[in-house]
Amino acid sequence: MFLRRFNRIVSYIRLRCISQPTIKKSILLLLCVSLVTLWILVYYVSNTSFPQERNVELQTDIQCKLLPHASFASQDKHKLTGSFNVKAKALIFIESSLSKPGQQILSLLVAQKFRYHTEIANSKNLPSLSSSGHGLFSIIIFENLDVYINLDQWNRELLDKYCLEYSVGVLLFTTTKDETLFSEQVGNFPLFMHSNLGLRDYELNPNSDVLYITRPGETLYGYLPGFDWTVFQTNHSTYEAIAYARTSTMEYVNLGYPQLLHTTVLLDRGYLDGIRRIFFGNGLKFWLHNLLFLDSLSYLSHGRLSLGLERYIQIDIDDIFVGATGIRMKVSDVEALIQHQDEMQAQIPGFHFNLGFSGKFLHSGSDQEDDGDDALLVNAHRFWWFPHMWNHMQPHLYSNETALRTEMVRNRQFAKDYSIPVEKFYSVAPHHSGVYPIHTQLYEAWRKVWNIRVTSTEEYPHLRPAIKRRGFIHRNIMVLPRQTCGLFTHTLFMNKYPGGRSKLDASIHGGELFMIVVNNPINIFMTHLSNYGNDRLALYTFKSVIKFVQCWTNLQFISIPPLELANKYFSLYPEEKDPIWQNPCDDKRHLAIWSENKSCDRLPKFLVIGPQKTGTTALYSFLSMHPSIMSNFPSTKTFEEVQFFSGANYHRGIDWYMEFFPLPNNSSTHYVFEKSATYFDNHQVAERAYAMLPRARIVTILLSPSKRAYSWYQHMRAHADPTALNYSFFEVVSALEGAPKAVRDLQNRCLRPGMYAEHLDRWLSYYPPNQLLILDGELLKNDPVSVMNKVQRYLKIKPFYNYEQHLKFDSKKGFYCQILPEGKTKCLGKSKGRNYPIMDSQSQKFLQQYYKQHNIELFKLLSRLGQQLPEWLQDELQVI
Ligand SMILES: Nc1ncnc2c1ncn2[C@@H]1O[C@H](COP(=O)(O)OS(=O)(=O)O)[C@@H](OP(=O)(O)O)[C@H]1O
Repeated sequence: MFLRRFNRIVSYIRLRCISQPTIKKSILLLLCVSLVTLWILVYYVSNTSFPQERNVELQTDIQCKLLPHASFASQDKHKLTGSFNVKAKALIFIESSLSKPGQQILSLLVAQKFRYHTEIANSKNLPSLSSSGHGLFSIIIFENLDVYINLDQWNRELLDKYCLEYSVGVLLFTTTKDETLFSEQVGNFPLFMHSNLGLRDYELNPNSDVLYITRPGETLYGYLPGFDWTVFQTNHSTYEAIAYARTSTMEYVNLGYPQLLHTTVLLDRGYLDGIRRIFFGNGLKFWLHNLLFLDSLSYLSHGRLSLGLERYIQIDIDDIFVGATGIRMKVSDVEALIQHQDEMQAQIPGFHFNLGFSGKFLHSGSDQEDDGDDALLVNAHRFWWFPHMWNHMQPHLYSNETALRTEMVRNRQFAKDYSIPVEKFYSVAPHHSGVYPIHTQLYEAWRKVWNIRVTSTEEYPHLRPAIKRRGFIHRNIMVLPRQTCGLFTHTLFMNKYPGGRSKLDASIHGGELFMIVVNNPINIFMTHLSNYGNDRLALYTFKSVIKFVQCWTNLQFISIPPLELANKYFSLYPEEKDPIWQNPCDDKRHLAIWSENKSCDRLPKFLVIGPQKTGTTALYSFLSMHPSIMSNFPSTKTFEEVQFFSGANYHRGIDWYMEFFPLPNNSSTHYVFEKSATYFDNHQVAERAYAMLPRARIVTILLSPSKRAYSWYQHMRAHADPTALNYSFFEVVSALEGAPKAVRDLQNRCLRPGMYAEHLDRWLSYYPPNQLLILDGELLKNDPVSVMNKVQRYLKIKPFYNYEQHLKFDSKKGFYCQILPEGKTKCLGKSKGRNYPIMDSQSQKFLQQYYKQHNIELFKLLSRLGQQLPEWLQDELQVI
């Protein structure tokens, strides 16, 4: 295109210039040539992708007075004297599952990892508020103040009683219905509100005890978002303003109110009825309200819903030495980095930039950039370092551990050659590959070559939403969630920043990046080498966000080495240690960073979950006879059962689990299944199974719970369990709390699985009812053909297998068995269908009583699901 334009210009010059008298012609020609040269120069400069001139003026414009800390609230004022037994959990009344303000409240709770329960505001009854002397909620939140005010008397009294008894506060948001100005009294409170105002110049009350994270002292000048603000007016001493602003609404300005401060967030100290409340005259769309909301949570819950003020920060600079010529760091960039680090160290004890290197790319830039590489190496001792891969390749692309180790050893040798200090036990995999979904080889190689104990990723459980990221521990490596600061490998210049400087600044000034720091006690930020060359956007970003945090919050930044940081993380969130494996094929990004030789077809399509002693082995063997159905390969330890989701095996990971299933072949008709009878009543299995196999069908078998309990007892006797041998069945099932532990354990294994409704409810809280098949264990014994037909129809398995021709009652065994080609039968082993005396009548009566309520619940559940009631259940209900 450039050439075409150039030719056009030359012909233009020829046409215009050559036909004039000679002198004139020469002058004109000279002029034309100069013009063309200039034009070419301008064209060339503006159209090449050469790096731009650095914007040296990248200074943060955040200013504040930074008043001394002593005058600010301490969390002691949020703590309570006296002991109240209340859970750290919020109860929220939302307008609907789609309401935007409600979603904003919930996402802030999710981001803070606070537990909560939502109720739709128009539900007639309150949920249970307490249980056996325990308060179930430490704060009550209403998305809409009107709902609280208009609660019927009965519910309001119940709620007030709860709040008084457990010293629980109420947080209320106003909502506006139309756009006209209106004023009204708030319920029967000596309080008035004026709604639909525009406001400006926001201030905080420096004397408010509610402020904790939020730092008062500054006025936020300018107009506040929206014209739907509500302000509060009162003369009563129970009320105290937490925040106020001036109005910009003309009607009020004309009334002479512009100089008055109107209360936007108000505390009711409870002097009237003993209940503390905080009223918000707007939702959470204004950034400062996010902080005030968090402080209100902490204040009203007496510090139970509070993350504290410490914020740990680690800034990783990935891709050291990696990067195209023209976008790498030069010597001056390295100097700026060091200077910046020095400044940050003065504010953040222990702070070091954490540099991740791939040695292969040393000196692969321009001469100036190669000097920059050298400057980094000369100053290596000033930074923390961590290894990337030697050649920056994604670990999952290495199919074997040896190849990975070879790469890592090269990088380790590089570190040695250049005296790079690498003893922080931390590493990051390029492009997050291999960390999650797990590439076992990476974990092994990391451990062997580098003794890595900590890594971080943005991918677990998914990239988005970022507020849901969590950590886990696998193979003794602690995986921490990573945050991004909004800079990527391609964000090099401020004037090319997507959305412009205002976008980046908005993220810093109370927006996304600021809230990341507020929401996460531990922040690991990902940046890249290229963010420190060019316009040094990373230096600008961190300097600005740190300053902004200091101006508006009492948060304190701290830096500790990665291993200590990881230990800190899991001491804060011990419940995250256990990973939750998900199907990598359910997330495009996960699939892209999962090893090529893995396949989601190597996972079961249905699970037989038990419970134990209901005929699960018979079902397993009948299913395995079907030409289109295939079970897992046997385990050397637990035989036909893999028992992956229910025990320690889960920590071996998805690769380990997949090894139990055949590689997919051409016959896609194969229905691969897994049977582990321990799954049914284990409280973790439904969640884990659903996370990995959300589309799987779940098959369960139910049998009279009393018979099941007795069968288990006989099973334990047959296995010479001393407790089962020394105690009668009745002694075991009727054992009281003080009985020996072994008896109580056996009692538990006999009785708990039979609480069918409770366990099924848990499964149904994950899987939809149409994915659950409930089979009758008595029918499986007496008429297995009908049961197997039901299973085939339910799973839509083809070809339809005629079990009539393949199963036969074996009178010697007393059960149905498989017919072999030569006509003989193959029955299950001795341990299935044992001979033992019938249950004594005392135990029978005891268990009838014991399971009475559980069976009623099962009846209700099956009726709700539209399922046929098994005969044994009808019998047991009749006895009741
Ligand atoms: N066809 C056939 N053959 C043998 N046994 C059969 C069959 N169908 C159902 N049953 C009943 O299955 C009971 C054992 O249940 P499980 O296989 O689930 O037991 S286990 O949890 O795997 O140990 C077993 O319990 P016990 O009678 O107590 O041994 C049997 O009653």
